[in-house]
Amino acid sequence: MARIGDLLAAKRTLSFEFFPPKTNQARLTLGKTVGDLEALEPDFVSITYGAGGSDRHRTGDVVGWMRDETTLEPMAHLTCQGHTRTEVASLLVDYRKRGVANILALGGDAPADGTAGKSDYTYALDLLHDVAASQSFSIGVAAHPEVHPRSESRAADRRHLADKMRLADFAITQFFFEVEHYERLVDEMAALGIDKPIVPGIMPITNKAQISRMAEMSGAALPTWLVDRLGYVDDPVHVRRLGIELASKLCNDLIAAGAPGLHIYTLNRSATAKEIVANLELATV
Ligand SMILES: NC(=O)C1=CN([C@@H]2O[C@H](COP(=O)(O)OP(=O)(O)OC[C@H]3O[C@@H](n4cnc5c(N)ncnc54)[C@H](O)[C@@H]3O)[C@@H](O)[C@H]2O)C=CC1
Ligand SMILES: Nc1nc(=O)c2c([nH]1)NC[C@@H]1CN(c3ccc(C(=O)N[C@@H](CCC(=O)O)C(=O)O)cc3)CN21
Repeated sequence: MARIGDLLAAKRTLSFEFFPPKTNQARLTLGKTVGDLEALEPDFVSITYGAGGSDRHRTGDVVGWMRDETTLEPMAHLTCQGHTRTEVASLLVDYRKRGVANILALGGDAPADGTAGKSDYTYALDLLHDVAASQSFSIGVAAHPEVHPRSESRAADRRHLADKMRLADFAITQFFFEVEHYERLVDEMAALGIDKPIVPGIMPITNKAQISRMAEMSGAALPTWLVDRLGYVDDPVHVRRLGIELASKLCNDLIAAGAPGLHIYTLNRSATAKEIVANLELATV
């Protein structure tokens, strides 16, 4: 059982993110993906919770399965939207019993069907207080290089992140496409006295429609040069090849910029993540 805060203190980490599968077919795909990616010996993996506003209750099952049946160190995402403090307390007890050492404490997307449910929490910080009080987990929070879409200003976004990072051990970022966004975020947090690890999250482009949808949801801009380059490719094979080239370059730029780790969003597929890792110019250890 490893705490991610300790791992980050010891080395540059490599990690992958998955979402809980909804169907039997998707479960088989995730099983194969996890088997493939285990061979790369990532330092940890994370499992989303209610991503995009759906399927909130499968995270624990996937995390428990990983704990019991694989060599991977799982981190469970937990969002505060629609949760009571009692529910969170019992979830945390379950995670502790199952040997889960890491939690990503998030605000969360509104449920897709509009049914929010009773919520004792408004912001990730409120949830973070309860997770920290349990004294059982290494805790991560979300950071938004291009500012969270709900933030009233850039300065307020950074202040809220600083408040979270004073309690948490590390942050993982929303995806972005230019290293300068990451460097600026790290500088702005340093100016607020925060020097805990901020691990960049990398979303490889594999599908044009999907990346536009996700960028809109997350506040990440698709830069003009990227839109232009995507404009020249239509064949899905070529889109994927370009996506791997760009994500590999971004990862190498991030390593050069001193990133404490790389967290790759896999969307439950292994081939793209494997190719990117093979393209890294520096060992991640
Ligand atoms: N479901 C999942 O597994 C994952 C979800 N995400 C998404 O990323 C985002 C994560 O949000 P977080 O940064 O954790 O949420 P947060 O609650 O920290 O912040 C959400 C927004 O509220 C603002 N805010 C925070 N505290 C405030 C306060 N006291 N007063 C006024 N405004 C305040 C922030 O600046 C930000 O704009 C969500 O959209 C989430 O769904 C990201 C990674 C994984
Ligand atoms: N606002 C926001 N919410 C998130 O949940 C989130 C972010 N941003 N940014 C970083 C990652 C990306 N995440 C994602 C992104 C997409 C899917 C997704 O599309 N899931 C679908 C299946 C898609 C597919 O099969 O291609 C699902 O069924 O859950 C899941 C998690 C989770 N994270």
